[in-house]
Amino acid sequence: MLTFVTGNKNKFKEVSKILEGKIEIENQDIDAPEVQGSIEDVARAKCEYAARIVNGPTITEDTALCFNALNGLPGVYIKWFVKGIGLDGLNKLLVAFEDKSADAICTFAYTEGPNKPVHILQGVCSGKIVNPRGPPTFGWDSVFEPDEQQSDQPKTFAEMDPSEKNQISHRAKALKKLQDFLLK
Ligand SMILES: O=P(O)(O)OP(=O)(O)OP(=O)(O)OC[C@H]1O[C@@H](n2cnc3c(O)ncnc32)[C@H](O)[C@@H]1O
Ligand SMILES: [Mg+2]
Repeated sequence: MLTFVTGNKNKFKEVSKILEGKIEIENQDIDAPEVQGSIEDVARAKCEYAARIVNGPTITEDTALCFNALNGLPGVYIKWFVKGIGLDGLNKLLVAFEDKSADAICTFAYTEGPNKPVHILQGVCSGKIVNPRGPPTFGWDSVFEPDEQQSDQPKTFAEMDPSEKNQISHRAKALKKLQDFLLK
């Protein structure tokens, strides 16, 4: 069994839905410490920590939201920005800039167990930061409008059906790579 260590129920729900049982996973809610550093540094340290507790095959996931006008910030620190200044605050951060574009980056880290190599698989969804639209169910979904759209009327992630988001999201793209890696 593969253990997905995350404290975020929305993440686990999306991952389970996208995998459609092709890879069986169980959730363990461990609040793994997140170090400072590059996306890869954060992902690797979190997975190594989680694997020591799970003591078996483990995946962890990190989501970064990188504003191009701010050279990639808030990046992996997006959780603390949302906590501190809210979704409205994310918009205000960009007021001084014409460029509202952002990349949502999902990084999975996989290891067979403690002291085994950690593999990093990443997916990116480009879009822009907009005023909140749609239900505030999951993180910053209501302020992120992906570039890839299924109709002329652009939607934020929050306005999309789960299946629509799961076709184009950063998480779906990263999971595709993780699946290819694990199934080969
Ligand atoms: O236990 P972990 O897996 O770390 O769960 P977390 O909620 O702490 O997640 P992160 O450390 O990766 O921080 C990412 C932040 O971005 C939010 N987030 C992650 N994926 C998202 C998505 O697809 N849409 C909107 N918000 C998302 C999430 O709620 C966090 O506030
Ligand atoms: Mg976290």
